Amino acid sequence: MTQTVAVLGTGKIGEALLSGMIRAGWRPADLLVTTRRSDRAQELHTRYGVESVTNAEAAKNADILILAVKPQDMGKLLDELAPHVTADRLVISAAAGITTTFIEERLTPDTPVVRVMPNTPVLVDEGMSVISAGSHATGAHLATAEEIFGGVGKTLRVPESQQDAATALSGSGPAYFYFLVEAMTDAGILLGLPRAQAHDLIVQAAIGAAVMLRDSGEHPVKLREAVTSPAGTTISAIRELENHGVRAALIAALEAARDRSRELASGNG
Ligand SMILES: NC(=O)C1=CN([C@@H]2O[C@H](COP(=O)(O)OP(=O)(O)OC[C@H]3O[C@@H](n4cnc5c(N)ncnc54)[C@H](OP(=O)(O)O)[C@@H]3O)[C@@H](O)[C@H]2O)C=CC1
Ligand SMILES: O=C(O)[C@@H]1CCC=N1
Repeated sequence: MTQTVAVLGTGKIGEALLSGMIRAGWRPADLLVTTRRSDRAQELHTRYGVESVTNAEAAKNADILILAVKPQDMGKLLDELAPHVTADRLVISAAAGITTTFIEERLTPDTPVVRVMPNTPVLVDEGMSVISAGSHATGAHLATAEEIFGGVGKTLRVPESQQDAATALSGSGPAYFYFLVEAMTDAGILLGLPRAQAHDLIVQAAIGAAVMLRDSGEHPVKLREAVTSPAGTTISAIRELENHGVRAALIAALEAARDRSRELASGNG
């Protein structure tokens, strides 16, 4: 039997997931969305042909509820949902930091909850979604989450204790690469290249490097060594990266993201 899926809080990640589900073959008639603003509901209807409902209606009518509001809005959303969510629903949360316990405590006892940390490349079917079971979620519930998120990229099961780390690496991960591209494009400007050309050169270097990392099976150190000629250009750049502590900065940055995810666990931000 076809299941109905509702995306509650259809902002950036909710819409990315919605669009991916439609590309993966879900029928708009089997999807519901909730929004806070009517103009947003209209926009989503025009783009995807999906019906917008209230959070309470979504809880009553959908088999699977995907919660995609900000962590700070999660407590309020769960208060709205609680009277209507029965334990035969599957609740999937995509919110950073929010634990399955936080959600379970606010819903009908025994409601299955799965925590998922996707990332925005779900928009191009290259997402990574890290999945953990709450205390009432079975293998079948995890498989359902994998079916939904696997349609728009890869999935990985981890114990929930690793979700804050996974959020730092994978959920936030694309942003670090965009930041690097932005900074390296600025370097191209400094070196006298037109911005558009600098952008294209760096983006293609990023794509080439990413495909080699994924497909060659080689360790990144090996791949970097192959670029680094004796007394050449690359080693001059690497020395500067090491002198400026870029490796340590990245480690500290991801640790800060992990810590922020832990802070968000209270739902108060
Ligand atoms: N962006 C990302 O890369 C990722 C985000 N996430 C998680 O996804 C969640 C959403 O993040 P993101 O998409 O970036 O944020 P957005 O602000 O773009 O999306 C949240 C949406 O929820 C809506 N909303 C808030 N409260 C309610 C409510 N009670 N009922 C219905 N809709 C509501 C907001 O409406 P309004 O527009 O009116 O504010 C907004 O459109 C967060 O918990 C984040 O941790 C997870 C992985 C990656
Ligand atoms: O920045 C954030 O909090 C969200 C969660 C992971 C990516 N974006």
